[in-house]
Amino acid sequence: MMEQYQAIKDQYPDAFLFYRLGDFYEMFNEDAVKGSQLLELTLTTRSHSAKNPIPMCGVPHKAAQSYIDILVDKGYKVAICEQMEDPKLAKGMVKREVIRLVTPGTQTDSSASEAKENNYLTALTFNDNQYGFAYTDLSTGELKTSLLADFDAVLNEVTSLQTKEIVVDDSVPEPLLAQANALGILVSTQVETIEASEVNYLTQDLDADLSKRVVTLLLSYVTTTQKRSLAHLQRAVVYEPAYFLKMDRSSQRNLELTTNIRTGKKSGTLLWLLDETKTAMGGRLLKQWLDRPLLNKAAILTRQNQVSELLDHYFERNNLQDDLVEVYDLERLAGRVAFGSVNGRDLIQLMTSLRQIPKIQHTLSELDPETFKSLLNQMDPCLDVADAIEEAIVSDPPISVTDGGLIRDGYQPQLDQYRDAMKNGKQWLANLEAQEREITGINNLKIGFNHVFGYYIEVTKVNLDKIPKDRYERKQTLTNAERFSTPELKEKEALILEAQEKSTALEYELFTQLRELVKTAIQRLQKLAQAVATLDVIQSFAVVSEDFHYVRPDFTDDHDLEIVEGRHPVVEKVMGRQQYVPNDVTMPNDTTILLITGPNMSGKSTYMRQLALTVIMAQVGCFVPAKSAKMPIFDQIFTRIGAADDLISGQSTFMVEMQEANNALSHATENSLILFDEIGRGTATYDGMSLAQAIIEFVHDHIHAKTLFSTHYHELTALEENLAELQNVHVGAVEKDGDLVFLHQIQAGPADKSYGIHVAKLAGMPDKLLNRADVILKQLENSDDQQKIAAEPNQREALPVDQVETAEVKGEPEAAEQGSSMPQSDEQLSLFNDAEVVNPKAQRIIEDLKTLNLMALTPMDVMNQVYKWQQKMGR
Ligand SMILES: Nc1ncnc2c1ncn2[C@@H]1O[C@H](COP(=O)(O)OP(=O)(O)OP(=O)(O)O)[C@@H](O)[C@H]1O
Repeated sequence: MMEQYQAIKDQYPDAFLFYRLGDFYEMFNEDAVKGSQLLELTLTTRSHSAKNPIPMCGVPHKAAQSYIDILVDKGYKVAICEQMEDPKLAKGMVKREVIRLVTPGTQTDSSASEAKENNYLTALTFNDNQYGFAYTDLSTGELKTSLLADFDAVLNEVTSLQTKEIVVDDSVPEPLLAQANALGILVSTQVETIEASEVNYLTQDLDADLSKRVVTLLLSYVTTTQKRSLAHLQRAVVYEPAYFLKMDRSSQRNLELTTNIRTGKKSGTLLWLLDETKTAMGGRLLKQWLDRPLLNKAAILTRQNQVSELLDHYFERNNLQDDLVEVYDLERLAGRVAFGSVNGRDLIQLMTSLRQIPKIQHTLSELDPETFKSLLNQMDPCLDVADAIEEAIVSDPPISVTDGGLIRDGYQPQLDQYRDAMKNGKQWLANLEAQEREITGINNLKIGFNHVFGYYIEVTKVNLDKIPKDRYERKQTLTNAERFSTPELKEKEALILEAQEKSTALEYELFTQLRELVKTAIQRLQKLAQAVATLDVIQSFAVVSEDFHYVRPDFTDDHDLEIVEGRHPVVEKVMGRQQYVPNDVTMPNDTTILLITGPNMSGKSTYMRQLALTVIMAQVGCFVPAKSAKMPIFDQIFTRIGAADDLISGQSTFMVEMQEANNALSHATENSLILFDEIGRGTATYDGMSLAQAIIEFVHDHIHAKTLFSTHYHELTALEENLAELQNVHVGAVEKDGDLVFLHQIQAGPADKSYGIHVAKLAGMPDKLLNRADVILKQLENSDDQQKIAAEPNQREALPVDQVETAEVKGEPEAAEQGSSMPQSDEQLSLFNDAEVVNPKAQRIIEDLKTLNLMALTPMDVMNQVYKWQQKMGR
């Protein structure tokens, strides 16, 4: 047996092998050692007496699913190896085979809590200059593919799909695999590609070779691991990320669209706010929409019209909601039909769901016919399928499909005959029992049945002397009773058991015929599911828009943006409408940048996020939290908000900040939205301020993307004088009796003070410390000789973008001089030379610097020296 085990295990070296032995799945060797730890099972051994006993542990086959789920959720694969023949009939070793490899990306038996989430398996190939990318959800049959230009685009797709597993061939560059691993994604390699008619069918709409290659790779992996029908997979559809509003990985994360940064959960996200869907399909579609807001105005308007219609028709909306609640997960039910894992209860759910469709159609037809025309056209209620199920299956079928009791009486004559035979047989047995009691005079004589001995007559020991010994044959002895049969009973038993066996076998056959019939309707069911899911999301938007008083936004064809009394939808929901202070965002055509100043905690970040979420809500077709709103359709959103360290990539906070800013500066267009929250604060003040100013100027002069830039560098507010498209705004706060009161209100012009010490006070810092900080602040303010780095137009002559980049990369001094208004090296020196400004500590550092013998130092020595200086300066 261990030889057989090893031969199978060798084929699945990277998976836990669940090896079926009777009623258990056993694991051996390293699998057992590791599996027992991960699953908290007792580790035992096989052949204890041998020199090297084999480690072993096991799980009951009936409870296996939960153990498999634990391992797969932890990112492992599980190969399920079954006995392929009846051990009683097998000659020699029982034949065993792996019937399925369960992996994180192919897991389809999800729990109810995951019903509103897709589980995507992705695949990737590379052909020198672009990536072929594909993904599928095996439980719903969705199959999509795209060609992606670069590494970042792949990472964006992978993160937005939240895939747990990516299938690659050997063309994919190593660094990408390492990144995927670092993100906790399982990388599976598939070498062999399958030639099959199913694969040809699913890839027939694809033109590009690379698309065909990647979808074939994905399907090959699915076929080799799943070993079951893939009839429900939909023909591969090409999608273009460029058709959707683009947000990079960090923006999606920072804006908490679907995942809460702190908890990793849905609660507190935009998805959580907008999700009033009634079906699992709707829930999944809503998440997909939030990941991919639209760019096409007509498509957005179609959704808006539908939301508006449902918003205006309360009763019809209520009816639709009642009907949608009764619609089960059609997509996943179709998947189970294809896999052959569907049972009677699933079919009844399918039938019940289909019965709702005519009602939904009726309600929709009472609304504006044009608005819902396309959805109505997609809604085929599949009445033939519903009728077939209703005719065949009892209304409350058992879970098992092999034990009978699921087909209706009257559905099939032969089955009725068997059932009659069973029923008559039972009556006959009841008569026999009465007759034998009478003959023997034993009142508690009874007729019973068990699987081993069949039907028997049971007589208690005290009555044994009364039995007719010539007719009664002993079958079994119990402590208090004996069990007998009679020739007559034996004959009838054969007939009854035969009828029973034949009836369950026939029921199963009828069930599989029905399943095959439903299978032919899978594509119709999937199309219907799409329409139902869309309707569900639309009604969800209508509900939320009504509950929170949202307004329908208008889209401008130029760059005019005006939001009146806008709110942050999630913060407003959490704190209540009364508490939230609404704010306008006014950025007409000639305003590119809003420079936002104001104390800490006043609401700068909230204001910026508020605009981004409003844009996203508008472009998914929902109404928005404002009194009125008009805005252009944005092509991309870039954010640099908060200090989210990218520990995985091993970068420092400041490095990540610069990379994200650079990403925005290199990809944004005049149709993009940029949110920069306190750029530059992660480094020394002058460096940070210089960078911040240079970035603002760059956006202003070269990119023209609508930009919100918050800062604590008050010096930057002077930029308004020279940058025509920049406006200062600030978040108001007032001092009252020495305390700071936040107004959370955006007002025109720059903030007058920073109030950092007040905020420290609010945080509960000791009075002594605060007083000292106040003294230092006063000293600094008095000696205020700070540089005002106003951006003189002559200093920041516009440079073509490519030249600016070259200058940055090469660090050429002449180019830098032309392209930036940052303080030049001479200016910096003059700072140090001016003895009145330099404090004594700084003076000592300058002396150190002058005397330092660089040639005698290692880079590490230099680091240490710089560190010491920083300490001296009190950093
Ligand atoms: N418009 C508003 N109405 C009511 N409360 C608000 C509003 N805006 C922000 N707040 C509250 O103020 C808190 C602080 O807001 P936010 O984080 O946006 O401040 P900030 O100015 O960006 O602070 P920092 O400069 O320290 O990053 C929020 O958590 C929220 O509770």
